[in-house]
Amino acid sequence: MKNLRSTLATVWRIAIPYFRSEDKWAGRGLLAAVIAIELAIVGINVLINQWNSRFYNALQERNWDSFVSEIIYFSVLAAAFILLAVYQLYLNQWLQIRWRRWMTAHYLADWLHEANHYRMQLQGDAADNPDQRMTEDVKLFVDRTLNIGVGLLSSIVTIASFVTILWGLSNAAPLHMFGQDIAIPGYLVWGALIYSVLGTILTHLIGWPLVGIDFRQQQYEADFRFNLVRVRENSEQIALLNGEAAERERLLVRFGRVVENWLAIMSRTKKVTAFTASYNQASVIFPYVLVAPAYFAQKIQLGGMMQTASAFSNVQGALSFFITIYRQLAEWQAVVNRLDGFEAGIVAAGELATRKERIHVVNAGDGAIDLKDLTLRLPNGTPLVNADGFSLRRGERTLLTGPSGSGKSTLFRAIAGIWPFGSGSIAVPAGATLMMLPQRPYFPTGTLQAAIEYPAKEGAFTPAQISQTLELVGLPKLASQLDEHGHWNRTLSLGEQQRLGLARALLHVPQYLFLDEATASLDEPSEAALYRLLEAKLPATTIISIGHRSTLDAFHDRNVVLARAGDGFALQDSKSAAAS
Ligand SMILES: Nc1ncnc2c1ncn2[C@@H]1O[C@H](COP(=O)(O)OP(=O)(O)OP(=O)(O)O)[C@@H](O)[C@H]1O
Repeated sequence: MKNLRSTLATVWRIAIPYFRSEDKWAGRGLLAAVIAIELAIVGINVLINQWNSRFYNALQERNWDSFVSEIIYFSVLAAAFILLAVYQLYLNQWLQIRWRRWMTAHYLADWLHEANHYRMQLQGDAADNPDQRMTEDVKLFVDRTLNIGVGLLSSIVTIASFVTILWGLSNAAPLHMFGQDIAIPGYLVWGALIYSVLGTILTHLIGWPLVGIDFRQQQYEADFRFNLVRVRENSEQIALLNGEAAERERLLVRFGRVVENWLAIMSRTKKVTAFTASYNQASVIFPYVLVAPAYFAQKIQLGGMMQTASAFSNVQGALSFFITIYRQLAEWQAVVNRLDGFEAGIVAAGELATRKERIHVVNAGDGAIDLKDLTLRLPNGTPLVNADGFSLRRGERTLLTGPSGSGKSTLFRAIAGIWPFGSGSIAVPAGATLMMLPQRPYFPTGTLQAAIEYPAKEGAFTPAQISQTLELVGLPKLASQLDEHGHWNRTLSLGEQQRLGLARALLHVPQYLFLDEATASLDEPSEAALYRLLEAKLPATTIISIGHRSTLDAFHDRNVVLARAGDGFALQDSKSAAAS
């Protein structure tokens, strides 16, 4: 119960922002229309219930005129019902897509806000698979919340309306047994209630293992899919290592779990279906059995009996609401928990960037990047790098070296403002443009032109500028493919990708260029040629490189090193490192 209450509180928290957003009037209007139509449908069901009585009495009395007018009356009700049912679904779907569009845009904005997506990864598994959260989960949340919410409301209104009718009918057709009336007020209502509650309890007892099994099925399916994607992503490595047999075996083991769990679902579903089918069939005759004594004792007419049966099935149907949505509820709860985790992950990522104990990147200074009292830590708090009173001076070309894992790339991340773990400050001149080029640059899929121009918008540079730059970096052949769409990270060699990365830097002309082994896949003469190109074309750019080759020395004015000091590494000029 507590669980249900906290789930409902979470649902409210996730759902309500849409109905307070800029799209609130459309959202509220559509929701009101969907609810109003649902209530109108309950109203029509009440009218049809009353019609039952008149229609079957007309049949019993062989009253032709009454029969014809009731047929016309029913046709009008049926037409209204059809119209309402069509528009209820239509408006419901319309609300779903608007709500989903808003939630997706909202999540995308938060997730992509100032490296939140990166910090969420740093925090581990708390909010894994953001792609699933923003696709499947948002879709299911909107769909299930609406359908369960509206269904619940409709059930309550149905129960309230038909219980009143059934109560009246119980008095009109008192229970008649052994030749006398037995005065149990509202016995039909109690009958429906006991019947439904019994059904719900039995369904729960038979069906509850399905909740866990269904949940496991989703996990096994996701695990299988994830491993297929891993194979796709690493297909070259697998092919080179002849790893196909091993992969097939691993994948079949995973799919085996899907099948095994599915068999458990089948066996359990069989039992649930056997019960619910029997229960539903019994529901057809049960109300007749209840009122038959009154009917055969001629206390009521056929119309009264039919109306009672219809009212009974309406009440029982509404009470059995939980039987029909049984499996949806468990899935809904899992979706709600996942979205809740995702939202919490975004909030935690934002807090990492704003908490007091963090690396402060400030706008200050007149040209140099100054590191003050800086300690970089790993996410678990272990100290990694210390740097105090260290300046990366404007116009100076600095080569940063150090052992593997000493924190060179992490220092770059901290200067870029995306590494929150640690303390101290990094002063970056206000308005300075920084560009980081890693060993494996990222190119979005799309045209080659857009891939080079990234993160600027497509068209920010003219094709002539780009072609010229491609020629300079040694990729003249690509100039004819600027309009071609492709997955450039997959089709170009690593060396070509690194040349393309430098082309990006040449086009953007950043004030500070950080090269993190950005030319490591090129042969030494090519690397030298590209560094000379940077010197010639970006004379005003401050370059800081991470690299292991000694040949890089020639292109830098200063060598700094991350040398072991105590638990971590300290940033120092290379000479003092040598001396220590
Ligand atoms: N997200 C992370 N979570 C935990 N530890 C991390 C994370 N990112 C980096 N580290 C750890 O921080 C240390 C420094 O990593 P970094 O990539 O900065 O090293 P590096 O000096 O650039 O190494 P290399 O020369 O091998 O590229 C490594 O021990 C690494 O395992």
